[in-house]
Amino acid sequence: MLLPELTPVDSRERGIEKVSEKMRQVSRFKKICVFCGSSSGKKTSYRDAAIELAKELVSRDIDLVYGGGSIGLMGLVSQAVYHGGRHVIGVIPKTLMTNEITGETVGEVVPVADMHQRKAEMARQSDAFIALPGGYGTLEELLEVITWAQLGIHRKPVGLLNVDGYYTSLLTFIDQAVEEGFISPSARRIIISAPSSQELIEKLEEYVPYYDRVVSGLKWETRIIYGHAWMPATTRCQEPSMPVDDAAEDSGSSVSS
Ligand SMILES: C/C(=C\CNc1ncnc2c1ncn2[C@@H]1O[C@H](COP(=O)(O)O)[C@@H](O)[C@H]1O)CO
Repeated sequence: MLLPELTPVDSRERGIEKVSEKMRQVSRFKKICVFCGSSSGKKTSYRDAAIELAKELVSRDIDLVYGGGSIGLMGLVSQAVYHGGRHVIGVIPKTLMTNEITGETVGEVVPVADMHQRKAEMARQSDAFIALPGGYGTLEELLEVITWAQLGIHRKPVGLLNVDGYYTSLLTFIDQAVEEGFISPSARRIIISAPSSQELIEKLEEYVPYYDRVVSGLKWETRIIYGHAWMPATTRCQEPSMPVDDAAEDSGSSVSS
């Protein structure tokens, strides 16, 4: 479903006008990456949660990194952050950069070559990750950053916004995987979840990075091999490889990596 872009008037009606100084809160995060559905889901609570998360980011002066486009929850959260006055960075594979597929993108667009580079670039740009409800794409992005945290590739917090219990069955499954010995209890702690965006971001602010003595220190190589030559992973960056761990410095973040 294509969603119309929100005008500033729409934004005011939805209560996402610029946040007054009084409401502002200081955050340790400068940019948060939001993974979410390219659809809006059936319940209005999913759309409400996307707007609520956007308001929470704006009130804490946090910029948004996301998958680009204006469809589904992706469109809602990006337009609400943008019209709330914060910077929005949409990372889009060139093949998806048409209005027919992703709709109009607000803010800055970072084109990348493919889906793999998109994930690496979104991770590199961000200080933390939050997943709203979504489908395969959202789950894949979420599980990838969890796996990278487990491997010590990054130490950024990963949050699951469990709107209306949408992710309860996934969390139950993960707990079962712990019981069955496939996920360690300490790696289980990588996933932070909460039913509201305010509670979730408060938990993310307090997150102590997962640390596994065995694998910690592994670096994420963002370059990929084309033929015999090493090429930078993103089409935007010309500099040599940039591990995800270095993203905190790159984004000016205070998050240790
Ligand atoms: C194929 C469809 C829509 C394509 N449009 C998309 N444009 C941009 N990004 C997309 C698109 N579809 C998926 N994504 C990425 O995956 C995540 C959402 O996927 P989900 O399966 O809807 O959860 C999102 O974060 C994007 O990075 C028609 O569906």
